Amino acid sequence: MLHVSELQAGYNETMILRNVEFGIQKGKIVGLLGRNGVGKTTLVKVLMGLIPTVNGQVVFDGKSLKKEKPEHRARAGIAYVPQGREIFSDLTIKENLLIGMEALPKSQRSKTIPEEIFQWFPVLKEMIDRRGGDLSGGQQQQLAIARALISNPKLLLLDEPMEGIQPSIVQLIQDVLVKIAKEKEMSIILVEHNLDAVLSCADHYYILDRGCMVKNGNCENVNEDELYKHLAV
Ligand SMILES: Nc1ncnc2c1ncn2[C@@H]1O[C@H](COP(=O)(O)OP(=O)(O)OP(=O)(O)O)[C@@H](O)[C@H]1O
Repeated sequence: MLHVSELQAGYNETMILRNVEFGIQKGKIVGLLGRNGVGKTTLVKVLMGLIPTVNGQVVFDGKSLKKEKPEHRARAGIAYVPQGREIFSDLTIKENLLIGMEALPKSQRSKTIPEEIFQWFPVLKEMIDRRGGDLSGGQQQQLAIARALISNPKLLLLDEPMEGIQPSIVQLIQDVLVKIAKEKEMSIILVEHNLDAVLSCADHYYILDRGCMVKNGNCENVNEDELYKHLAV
C-alpha cells in the first residue's frame, strides 16, 4: 500500500536520505529502527509531505504522492503523530480529539467522539474535560495517538511513541496498535530506538543507517545480535 524507492531528501543542500527503499503492506506494523540522527524522523516527515522529495518515488495506494501537500496526504488517509506528541495544552481532551476530525472531509466530521476511541484508551473518557497540559506523559501520548485515529487513517506514522512512557502504558499502546492494525487493516509505521519494542509488536523491521536502508526482515525468528550491530552506538 506504500512503496518508496530510490528516495533522496534532506534539508537545503544536505541530503539525509540518499537512496531509501522501503514499503509497508495493508494491515501490517513496520518498525523503523536506527541510531540517533540517521534520518528516521526525516523519512516519516517526507512521507507526510512536511519535507520535499528531491528524487525517487513515494507511491501510496497506487498513486504518486511526490507533489501532494500534507493536507492532501491527510485526506488520502495518512496520519502522523510527531515525536513529542504536540497536543494542545490549553484545550481539553475532547477539544484535542475534535481537531483530529479536520483531516476528514466536512461531510464526514462529527461533534461526537467515536466510542471505539474510548474502548482503546479508556482514560481519555474518564478525563474528557481535563486540559491536555494537565495530563501525564503517557496520557498525552494516548491522546496524541487517539487524535490521529479519529480520522480512521489507512496509514499511521508514529515517531517514537513509547519514549519516556511508563512500561504499563507502553504495553497498552502496543496492544492497541496490534489490535487496530488487525481489526481495521490499518498500516502502521513505528519509529523506534528500542529493538525489543519493535519485536514485540511489529510484523517487519527496517534499519536505516547513513541515509540508506541497511537491513530489513520479518520480526519472527530474527538474529537479535546481528541487528544490535547496526543499532549499537
Ligand atoms: N531542520 C533541520 N535542518 C537541518 N538538519 C536537520 C534538521 N532536522 C534534522 N536535521 C539533521 O538530519 C539528520 C537526521 O535527523 P533525524 O531527526 O531525521 O534523525 P533520527 O534518526 O530521527 O534521529 P533521532 O533518533 O535522534 O530522533 C541529523 O543529522 C539532523 O541533525
